[in-house]
Amino acid sequence: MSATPVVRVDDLVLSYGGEPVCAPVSFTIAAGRALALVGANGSGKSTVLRAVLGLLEPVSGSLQVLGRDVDEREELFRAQVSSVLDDDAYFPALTVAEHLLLTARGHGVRDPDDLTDELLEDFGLSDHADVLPVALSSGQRRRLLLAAGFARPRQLLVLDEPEQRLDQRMRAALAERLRAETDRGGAVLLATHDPELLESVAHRAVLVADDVSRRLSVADAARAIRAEPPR
Ligand SMILES: Nc1ncnc2c1ncn2[C@@H]1O[C@H](COP(=O)(O)OP(=O)(O)OP(=O)(O)O)[C@@H](O)[C@H]1O
Repeated sequence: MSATPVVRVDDLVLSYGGEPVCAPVSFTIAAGRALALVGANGSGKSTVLRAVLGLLEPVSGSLQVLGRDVDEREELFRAQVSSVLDDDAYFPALTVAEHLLLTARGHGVRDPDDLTDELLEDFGLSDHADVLPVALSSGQRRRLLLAAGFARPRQLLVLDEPEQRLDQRMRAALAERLRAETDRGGAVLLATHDPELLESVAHRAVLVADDVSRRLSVADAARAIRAEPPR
């Protein structure tokens, strides 16, 4: 296993043009490990994920993915990093199965048809394989986007609140998939408000906050989530 962390973030400061979004953030993620970002609504978790994905230029601090500066346009970066953000990004004129096939083929997966069948099954979408996204429920659309995140090669998987809109059964299936991901040596960075997902998947956590962003054990991070005011 390589000694270079999959993600290294040191004193990262991020802003949308004004004040910093949160206190400086530092963490590393090794291969085979999952790190969760926790914190209240608006604390800056998605912003940190956007920076790791090269979608937001840091104000200061350093950020490397697989030992290199982040450039999301690079083919190598796109071959190593898969992400599912908090948006509803899909092609309205492609069916569920076509989305997965397009993603797998576009990224050079060797058996795109087999992988598509497996993902349709695992994400409970087999009965909707030939359906357009507009005819899916919001939870089913979320499953499709998550399935697409698993349809491409990756060493790092970045997920923004993947639990959103999923029922309990699908959350449990997702947790199992993420554990398999780290078991096979993949790294996972996720933002979450789900203490059970956190406890079953993450090895470490970082609390993102405006005063001090700090590393937490998974148990303390789960406690911090459970202490959040109800949404
Ligand atoms: N595109 C943007 N332009 C300006 N400000 C933004 C933008 N996106 C987010 N923000 C602000 O940055 C702060 C952090 O937002 P972010 O989405 O990172 O929070 P979060 O921790 O992911 O929240 P949540 O738990 O609600 O998803 C918020 O105050 C938000 O209003």
